[in-house]
Amino acid sequence: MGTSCSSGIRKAIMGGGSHKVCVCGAAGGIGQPLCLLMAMEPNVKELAIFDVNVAMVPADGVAEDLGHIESKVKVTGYSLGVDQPPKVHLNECLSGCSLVLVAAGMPRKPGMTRDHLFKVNADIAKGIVEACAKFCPQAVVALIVNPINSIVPAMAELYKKAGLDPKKIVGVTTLDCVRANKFVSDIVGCHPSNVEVPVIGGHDGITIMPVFSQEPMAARIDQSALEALDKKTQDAGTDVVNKKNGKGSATLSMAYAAARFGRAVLSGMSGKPAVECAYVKSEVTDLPYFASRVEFGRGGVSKVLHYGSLNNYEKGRLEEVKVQLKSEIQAGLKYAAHGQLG
Ligand SMILES: NC(=O)C1=CN([C@@H]2O[C@H](COP(=O)(O)OP(=O)(O)OC[C@H]3O[C@@H](n4cnc5c(N)ncnc54)[C@H](O)[C@@H]3O)[C@@H](O)[C@H]2O)C=CC1
Ligand SMILES: O=C([O-])CC(=O)C(=O)O
Repeated sequence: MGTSCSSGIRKAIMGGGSHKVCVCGAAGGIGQPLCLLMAMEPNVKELAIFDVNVAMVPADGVAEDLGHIESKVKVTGYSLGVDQPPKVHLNECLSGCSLVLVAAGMPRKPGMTRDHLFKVNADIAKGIVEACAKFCPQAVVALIVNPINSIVPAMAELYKKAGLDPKKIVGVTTLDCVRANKFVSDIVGCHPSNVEVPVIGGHDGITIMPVFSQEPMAARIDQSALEALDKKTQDAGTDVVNKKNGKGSATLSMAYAAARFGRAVLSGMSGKPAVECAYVKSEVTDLPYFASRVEFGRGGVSKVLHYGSLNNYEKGRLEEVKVQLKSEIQAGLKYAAHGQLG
């Protein structure tokens, strides 16, 4: 009997690493495909997945399902009590985690801005961040939950107040980069993996700022078409919300993006520094939080890189970004000023 031609590929992509990762909101639209992708990551050894026990699907069921794929990753599900006592404590779920991916929170419906989600999602994020502070303070806590522009400053400042490193709190903006790459590749006709557009600023409307001038493939596109692509990248999330017609926002592309982000963090932690754009505490501009290229190393964020040179159109856009981002950051700082981690 010969060896199946796919067995080598299967071994290469199905776990076997050394890191424990947690996905919060694991039963949700992003959570489920993200759990699948993380269960296939070479640097992952163990995947702890949790959701509240009123989720559409129990997290234990998602874990049981994932436990049948041909992966070395051990998957454990935790359904946490909202209306009943928790079956298992967050302690067991989070202890030993290198990376916590937070996809827990409400998605938008047509007509809503990301800001409309702030109060409800900040409270959800606070509960999770509080548990991370207690049980895995060394982990990178990657916040996917919207609105990132306000929730990341809120949670990072709460971490700082608790004596922890605010740079452990990272806003995931990778989907903006994924979209910009895809849109450029569609026009130019190359594979998207040959395009790497940095997207800086934040993750909402005009604060999403692709820097096309830094990507050689985009130089093949004329300036007016690039300005239209800038707008298309800003509006891409809303386009998905509208097309899903009240049934949620981007889930599959977001799971892909979060897995790409997670891979970079785990690569850095495994000794191979990797760069991704992310929204973090920053000194790159006069704003205290900003998305730019970030290097991930053994302890998480190792360098927050400057956004580099901009053309005249981009210089104008940056000024516009800063005005909106400033007020969204202030909303987050105000939330943190009135609270603390329990
Ligand atoms: N950063 C980005 O680029 C993007 C962010 N998002 C955001 O991601 C979030 C999740 O979106 P979806 O997965 O589509 O929503 P969803 O509603 O399908 O899933 C959210 C999950 O979170 C769970 N949850 C709620 N409270 C929880 C808690 N305290 N602990 C654990 N789990 C909890 C829910 O039970 C649900 O299963 C939304 O806030 C959305 O706006 C979505 C797309 C892109
Ligand atoms: O638009 C939304 O609400 C979800 C999101 O952040 C995105 O798809 O970029």
